[in-house]
This record gives sequence, structure tokens and C-alpha cells, in this order.
Amino acid sequence: MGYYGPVANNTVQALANIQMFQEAFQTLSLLMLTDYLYPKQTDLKDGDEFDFVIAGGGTAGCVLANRLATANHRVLMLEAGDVQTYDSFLPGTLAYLPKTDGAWNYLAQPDGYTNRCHKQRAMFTPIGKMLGGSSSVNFMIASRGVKHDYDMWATAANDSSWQYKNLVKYFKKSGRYVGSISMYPQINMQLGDGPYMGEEGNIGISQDYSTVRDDYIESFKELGNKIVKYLGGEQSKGYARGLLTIAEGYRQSTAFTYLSPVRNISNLFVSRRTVVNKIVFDRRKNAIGVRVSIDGGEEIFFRAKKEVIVSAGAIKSPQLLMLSGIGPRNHLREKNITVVSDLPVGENFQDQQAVTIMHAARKIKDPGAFNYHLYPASLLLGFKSLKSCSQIPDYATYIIIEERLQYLLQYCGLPFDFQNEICDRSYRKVLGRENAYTFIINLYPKSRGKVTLNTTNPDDAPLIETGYFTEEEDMNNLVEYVKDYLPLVNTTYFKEVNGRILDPVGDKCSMHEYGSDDYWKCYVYCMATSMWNFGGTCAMGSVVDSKLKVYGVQRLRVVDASVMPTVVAGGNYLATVMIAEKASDIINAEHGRD
Ligand SMILES: Cc1cc2nc3c(=O)[nH]c(=O)nc-3n(C[C@H](O)[C@H](O)[C@H](O)COP(=O)(O)OP(=O)(O)OC[C@H]3O[C@@H](n4cnc5c(N)ncnc54)[C@H](O)[C@@H]3O)c2cc1C
Repeated sequence: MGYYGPVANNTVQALANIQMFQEAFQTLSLLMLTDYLYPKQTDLKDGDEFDFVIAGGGTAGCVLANRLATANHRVLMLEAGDVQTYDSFLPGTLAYLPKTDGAWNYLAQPDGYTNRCHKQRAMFTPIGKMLGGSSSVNFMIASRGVKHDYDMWATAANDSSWQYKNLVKYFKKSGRYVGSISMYPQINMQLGDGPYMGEEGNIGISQDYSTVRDDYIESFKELGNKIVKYLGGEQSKGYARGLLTIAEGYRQSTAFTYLSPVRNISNLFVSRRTVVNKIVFDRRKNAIGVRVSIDGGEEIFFRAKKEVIVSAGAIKSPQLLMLSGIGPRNHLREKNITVVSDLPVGENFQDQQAVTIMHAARKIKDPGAFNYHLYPASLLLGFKSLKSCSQIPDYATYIIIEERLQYLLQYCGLPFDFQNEICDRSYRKVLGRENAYTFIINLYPKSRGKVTLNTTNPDDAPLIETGYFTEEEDMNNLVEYVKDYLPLVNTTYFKEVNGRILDPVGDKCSMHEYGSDDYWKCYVYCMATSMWNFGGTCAMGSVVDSKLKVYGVQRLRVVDASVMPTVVAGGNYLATVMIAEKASDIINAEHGRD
């Protein structure tokens, strides 16, 4: 699918073009082009019984649906959104998916600094709302975290089965290396069936091999970094070409890779446009089912004979648990909710903040038509530790090398929500050149936020307090990471092409001497964004045990990114899939295969 449509040269125009696309794709959705890929909408009635009821058909929900149904259990999966939309299959549309009907477009609570350079007073915190959940709208960067992440989980959960060495089999079971992206089939590194990826896994993973970034690889080498084949697991430091959850030109959501292959299994039932309002308990605190509304209709009940599994994600799972009486006692009492189990649900909210740095590099010619089956830019990843002897990275860099500058306007103006003047200024300064759009990501933030109930209406958004920068150390660290990254502009390549760092903030930080710590602090406050790697709100060790069972009740588990005690390096997608694979094994072992 090629695109020759209008090319924007300012943010207002770029956003108008995006809106035009969004509307066109919305019209296309009336043709129900993707419905055939998924299980038919189940005709359900009040009181229907299943072995397992899964609340949320997102990343983890689709994995569970596959693994439990193929073990012959009678499974019902309930998803608030609809089928995965046609545009969400196309890697090239990623920048504007978060602001469509296919996402819960939540805003966090105002934090006092986001409005300095963003359009809104608070951080935009989207989550996918369709089959596949956030895996259907995410940025498709395939990263699995590093060994240290999982070893910390094992300690928090007090269970060595969560140590990295014991999880590799699940990563290999779920990920399948498919080679280089289709543009560069001639170069193909053998990563499949190595320590990182298998050859049979559901999710196709490709590597970006465009030659554009060879100069960048050389630059990072020149700065003393190790160049590695991939990052993640035991490989916790260095720079590598990006891995992407894209295969044969299509996004590899779990809806496509796990749910679609089992769409005709007769013991799997899926109900879309279905909001789970509440988990129902009997007197002994057994979860016996859920109350739901389908298409906004009257509330009905479905019984779970074996378990209810909550997979509504790091923001919506705590909301559902609290609405059902599981959460901090005082907060529930405040909302007149009867307490079933007093647990720190919603606390320990974590996200990795990123600071955007942009460089203008070589001169470019018109790159021609764009193919929507490809990733919109070239990608390099880095994991870096400030202490050379440490094997634990401090910060990550996602370097997105753009030849089509309209993407700068798109990312900047839409998902990242920066003010138009910030995006326009950057665009003008890079015009005619390649843009290296880098996210410098604080991998292990100390700050914690929380998710609480605003109202007791399940259709209302919960309150999201991100907690960003509540710990001063996070700000100081981000300043250090930015300073550590700056010498890139002094490397041979950047000198040859007369490369320069852009100044998107303009006079917003001009009261400080350029390059001083105060300047960079001001810059970080201005150019900080979320990486949307939310987790920790139903953490193992505090809300669920190491088998993901909710403390204080029976027959209820949480399986999604919320159970991560700490979020992982580089992105939560593959880690969430791994959690769901492991949970499926635990559940099938406990309940047998029918
Ligand atoms: C815009 C964006 C970009 C990202 N980019 C990357 C990336 O490049 N790489 C990476 O590794 N990670 C990325 N992530 C993070 C990663 O995709 C998520 O952390 C992960 O997919 C979360 O999976 P989950 O199962 O916990 O939740 P989700 O996949 O969000 O699933 C939750 C599902 O539950 C449904 N639901 C919620 N409440 C209810 C209810 N009451 N009743 C019924 N259904 C309900 C939702 O509609 C949703 O479908 C990104 C996330 C976002 C939002």
C-alpha cells in the first residue's frame, strides 16, 4: 500500500492530514474487512456458564484465550473494544492510532509541568481498546527487558521460577524471528533458534536492516559502545539495530497471532463491545463470575466455574478490582464500596519517562512514496550504563531516523502531544535533512504514581497520577543521561554532514545558560514524554502471589502488565506475552486439560 497523499510542512497541516486518514479508515471499518479474522461475536444470555472468564481481550487476554481454549477448557473472553481495525494492521499508521476509537484516550492528572511544552495540562496516557489491546496500537518495538529485570521480579515474588533463566522458554515459545524487514531481504542475521528467539513462536519479529543507520552504528562505536546483534536478556548493554513486532508487512498483535489462529475452536467464546463492570464473589470470597454490559445494554451475569482472570491492563485492571471491592480499604470506603480484600491495588504505578532529543544530519532528497506495510522510520536501540563496570543499563535510547519529515510533525504533534510551535520549530530547523529523533528513556524510575477510582461508574475514567519526578533523583538522572548522549554530535559522521542538535524549546529555557544543568533540567521538564510502558499496579508480592492469584480471595487471578513488580527495560509488550504464556502453563497444570 503506497501513499502519495498530501505532505505537510507544519503541524496543523500534519494533524489535518492525519484526521483525514482517521476518518477514511473509520469509514472503511463499516466494510468489516477484518471481522473474518476473529471468532464470531458470541450470542450470550444472562447466567451462561464457562470454565474461565477472561476480563479484557488485550495483549495478555488473547494469549490466555488461545492457550486455555486449546487445552479444551470452555473459555469466554470479554473485550470492551471491537475487532482489530484495518489501519492497526499497517505498521505505517502507528503515529495516530492512539487517538482513535480503538484506544482509551485517557489523560493523567495535571502534574504542574506537562503544560510547559505539551498541548494538555497532563500527560496523555492511551491504552488499546480493541482485540489485542495495546499490542494493536503500540509502537512495535520488540524488546524483552534484561536479565536483571526478571531476577528482581523473582525476589519481589519470592519465587525463583520468575528468574530470567527460567523464562527464556516462554520468550522463545512466543517469538519467531522472521529475518530482516522486507525492504532489505538480502541481509539476514540468524537470530532464530538462538538464545533470544525461537523459530515456531506466534509473534513474528523482524530486524531493521536499512543501510541508513550504518553511519550511526559507526558513531556509537566511535564513542566506545559495543555494537551487538540484539539487546535484551543477557545482552544488557550496547547498540543494536531495532527489532520490530512486524512480519510480512503486518503488525504482530496478539489478536492476530494468538486469537485469530483459534477463531474456529468451538469451546472459545468471544464477546466484543462488552464492558466488565464487576467481579462477583460468593460468601467465601470465591470469584464466581462477572457482571457485564454488552453494547451499553442492561447488566447481565456470566458464571465462571473455575476462575475469573482479569487482563484489563495496568490502568483498567486496578479499576475493575477496586469496583469489585479489592483495593485499599480507606479508598474503597470513601467510595462506599464493600471491602472484599484490603490490598494496595493501583499503587506502585510505574512508567518510563523519555526525553526527546532531535538531531539534523545528512541532506536528503525526496524519499518518494511511502509504503504503509513498512515501519515509518529506521530504528536503532541502545542500552547504556553510566558506570562501565555495571551490567545493568541505566538508560535506553530509541533512535528513530526519519527521511520523511512529516513523521516528525506527526509523532511530535499527535501521540506525544507537543505544542505546535515546538514541532514546527524543530521541523523548520531540520528541513532538507535527515532527522534523528531520539528518546532517552529512564529505565528504572524511582518515582511512583497511582490509579484510583474517580467514580463508581465503570464507564468513567479512573484517576491516573503518574507521579513522574516526585523523586528528584529521576530528574537528576535524566539530566545526566542527556549529557551522556550529547557527544554524538561530535562524531566523524555528524561532523562530515555538518550535523547539529536541534533546540525545540526555543525561549522556554532561555533564562538558563545553554548547556548548564539548569538548562537541561528545564529542557527535560519541557521535552519529557511517557513511553506508555505502564505497570506495577497489581504487583506480584503485594496484590497477587507468584502464581498471579489475588491475595485474600479465591478463584481470581490477574494476568497482564499490572502484575510486573517493576517495568522492564525497553518495553512491556513481549514481557506481557511471556507473563500470559507462563500463567497459561500454571493454570493448565492446576486445572488439568479437560
Ligand atoms: C501507544 C503505545 C505504544 C507502546 N509501544 C510499545 C512498544 O513499542 N514496545 C513495547 O514493548 N511496548 C509498548 N507499549 C506497551 C505495551 O504494548 C503494553 O504494556 C502491553 O501491550 C500491555 O498489555 P496488557 O495485556 O497489560 O494490556 P492491554 O493490551 O492494554 O489490554 C487490556 C485490554 O482490556 C480491555 N479492557 C479494559 N477494561 C475492560 C473492561 N472493564 N471490560 C472489558 N475489557 C476491558 C481493553 O480494551 C484492552 O483491550 C506501548 C503502549 C502504548 C499504549
